[in-house]
Amino acid sequence: MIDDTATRLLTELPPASAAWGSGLRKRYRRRVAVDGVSLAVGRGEVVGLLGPNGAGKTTVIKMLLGLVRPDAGEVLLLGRPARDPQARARVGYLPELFRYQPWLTAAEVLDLHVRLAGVIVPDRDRRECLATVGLADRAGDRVGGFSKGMQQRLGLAVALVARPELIVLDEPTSALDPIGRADVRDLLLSLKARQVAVLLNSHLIGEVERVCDRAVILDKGRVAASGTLTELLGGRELRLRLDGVTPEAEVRLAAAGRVRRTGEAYTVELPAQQDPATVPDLVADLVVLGVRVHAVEPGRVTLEERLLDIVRADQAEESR
Ligand SMILES: Nc1ncnc2c1ncn2[C@@H]1O[C@H](COP(=O)(O)OP(=O)(O)OP(=O)(O)O)[C@@H](O)[C@H]1O
Repeated sequence: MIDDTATRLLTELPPASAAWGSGLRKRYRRRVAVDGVSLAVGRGEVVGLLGPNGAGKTTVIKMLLGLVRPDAGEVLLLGRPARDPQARARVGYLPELFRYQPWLTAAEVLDLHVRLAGVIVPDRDRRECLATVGLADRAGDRVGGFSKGMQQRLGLAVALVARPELIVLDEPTSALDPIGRADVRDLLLSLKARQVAVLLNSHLIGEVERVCDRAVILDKGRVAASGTLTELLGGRELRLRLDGVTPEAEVRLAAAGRVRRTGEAYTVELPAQQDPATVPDLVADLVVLGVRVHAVEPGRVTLEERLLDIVRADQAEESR
C-alpha cells in the first residue's frame, strides 16, 4: 500500500530539470575556477552560458556532466546523479576541444559513440544525422582528412545521434563558416521545437540572443546575471534625431521615459510594458511643439552591450 502511494506520488512529480547544479565550487591549486554557481536547465529549455575567457563556463559544464568532480555543491542530470550511466546515455555532449580517431571514417565514429551510449540507432537515422550536419557525402571518409569545421560538424552529429533529452554544446560554432553557424542556429531551433533541452556555451552572443530562452552570465567563477532575455535586457529604447527641441518638448520627451542626449540624437528608455500608442503619440506631440523629427528608430539594448556592461563594471570595481 505504502509502496503504491510512493510510486503514484513519484509518477505525479513534475519531471526533474534536464540539468541542475547548486552551490558548485571548483579550485585548481590556488586558482578558484568556479565559486558558488547554481543553475538549472529546464526540460525543453535552451539556456545560453556566457562570459569572458576563463570565467568558468567549461568547468561548470564539466561538473554538470560529471566529468569534473566539484569541491562543493550538488548536481543532478535528468534527475539522477551526474555519473549515473542511465542519465549520461540520455545526454549529448559536444566538448570545446575534441579530436576523433583519425583512422576512423565519419560513419565509424558515429557507430562507436552509439555503442558507447548503449542505445540502438537504426542505420537510416545515423545517415540522417550525418546529413543534418552537412556530412552526408563524407560518411565513408577518414576523419584524419577532415577540416576543423568538418570535425566540429561530426562532433555535433555525435552529440545528436542517440536522440538525447539534453544536449550540451561547448562552443559548437567556433570552427564553422557563416553558413555552418546559420545551420547550427536552425538545428538549435529544431531541437527547441522538439522539446530537447540545450545548454549552449558560445562567445557568439548574437547566436545566444536568437535561440536561447534564458542566459546565465558568468564572470570570475560566479553568476553575474541570469534570467530570460527580457529580464536581462530590460525595456526597449527609442532613438530619435531631432532639432528645434524646446523646453516644453524636453518635458514631453521625459514623460515618455529616461532621456539621454548626444547632440541631435535623443535616446528614450521606454518601459518594458508599453502602450502601442506611446511612440506615435510622442512623435505627434513633438511635431505640434514645433520639433523637426528627422529619424525615429526603435532599438533595444543588445545582449552584447549588457555583457560588456557587467564585465567592465566588475573590472572597474576591482581596480578601485
Ligand atoms: N584542468 C585545469 N587545471 C588547472 N586550471 C584549470 C583547469 N581547467 C580550468 N582551469 C582554470 O579555471 C578557470 C576557468 O576555466 P574555464 O575553462 O572553465 O573557463 P571558460 O569560461 O570556459 O573560458 P573560455 O571562454 O576561455 O573557454 C581558468 O582560470 C582556467 O585556467
